[in-house]
Amino acid sequence: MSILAIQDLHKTYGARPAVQGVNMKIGSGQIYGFLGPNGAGKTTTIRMLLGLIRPSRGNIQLFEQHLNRRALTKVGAIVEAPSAYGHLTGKENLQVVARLRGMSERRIPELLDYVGLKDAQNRVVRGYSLGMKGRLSIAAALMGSPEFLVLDEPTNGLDPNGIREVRELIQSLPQRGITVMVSSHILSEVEQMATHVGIIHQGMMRYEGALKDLQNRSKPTLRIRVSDPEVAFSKLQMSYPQAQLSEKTIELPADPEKAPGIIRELVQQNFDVYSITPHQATLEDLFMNITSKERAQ
Ligand SMILES: Nc1ncnc2c1ncn2[C@@H]1O[C@H](COP(=O)(O)OP(=O)(O)OP(=O)(O)O)[C@@H](O)[C@H]1O
Repeated sequence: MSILAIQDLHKTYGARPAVQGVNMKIGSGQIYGFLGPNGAGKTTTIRMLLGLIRPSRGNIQLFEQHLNRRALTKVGAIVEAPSAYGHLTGKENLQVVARLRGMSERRIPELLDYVGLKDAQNRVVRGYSLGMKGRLSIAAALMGSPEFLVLDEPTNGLDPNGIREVRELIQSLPQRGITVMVSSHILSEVEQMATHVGIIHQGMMRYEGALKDLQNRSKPTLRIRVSDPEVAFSKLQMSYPQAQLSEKTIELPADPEKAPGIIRELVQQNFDVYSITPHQATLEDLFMNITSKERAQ
């Protein structure tokens, strides 16, 4: 089932385009990492799909229906930085949320248990760690039993422990039948939990698909350091036209198993081989490639 489908979404603030023709598809059971550098248009897109701001143009379907109030009752979200009343306990904070939203308090004990705050429920939130506060805000977002949870930068400002706690919690959500969309400007945070990713850059979607497919795009290379690299490079280019030379290091698109043959060939031609190292572009490299233009500006 399609949880979210967006076509040709635009948002312009004055003359300034913030989102320019975004398409997006999120299927049931996915953890969808919505990635892009600061200012790329993530929050604007999220606010539109939650009905908080009106698109300038485009189409949003939630649960296979045009965006409407009823469909939105099945969506939970954390959009602004998670906030809670520091002088109230964790449990009291959830009670406030339930009352404000006109919801039953019945699920509070179960939710506190689920996010691992059962033992801390009667402690004031001021004394919570950042990870505990993050988990509490997820419990608040889960109060209405959503089928789709949208989290805008949920790990922003958390320490590594807090990030891990929130990540583990997010990873467990699909087992409860909850599809998740989680935005971040830090790829490595999403990489460990997402099944699918969408990369937005200057208001446009630059990549969307399974995380695995993106990972498969990164090809293995061999990095070679030899005496006389310019000459060795021109020789290797005959067999490897895509070879590159930078800072005296030759880089060839080749599997690690090719290394012994290449070493043999170079030695036979009287080059000294200082090192040959297999390298696989990381997802970070790909992400950087996609978003580097923006940072250069
Ligand atoms: N209310 C607004 N009025 C004018 N411009 C805005 C408004 N909200 C966002 N923008 C601009 O729209 C662009 C996209 O911002 P947005 O907040 O959606 O990006 P983002 O990817 O969520 O980044 P961040 O991680 O920094 O929040 C930015 O250039 C931003 O300055």
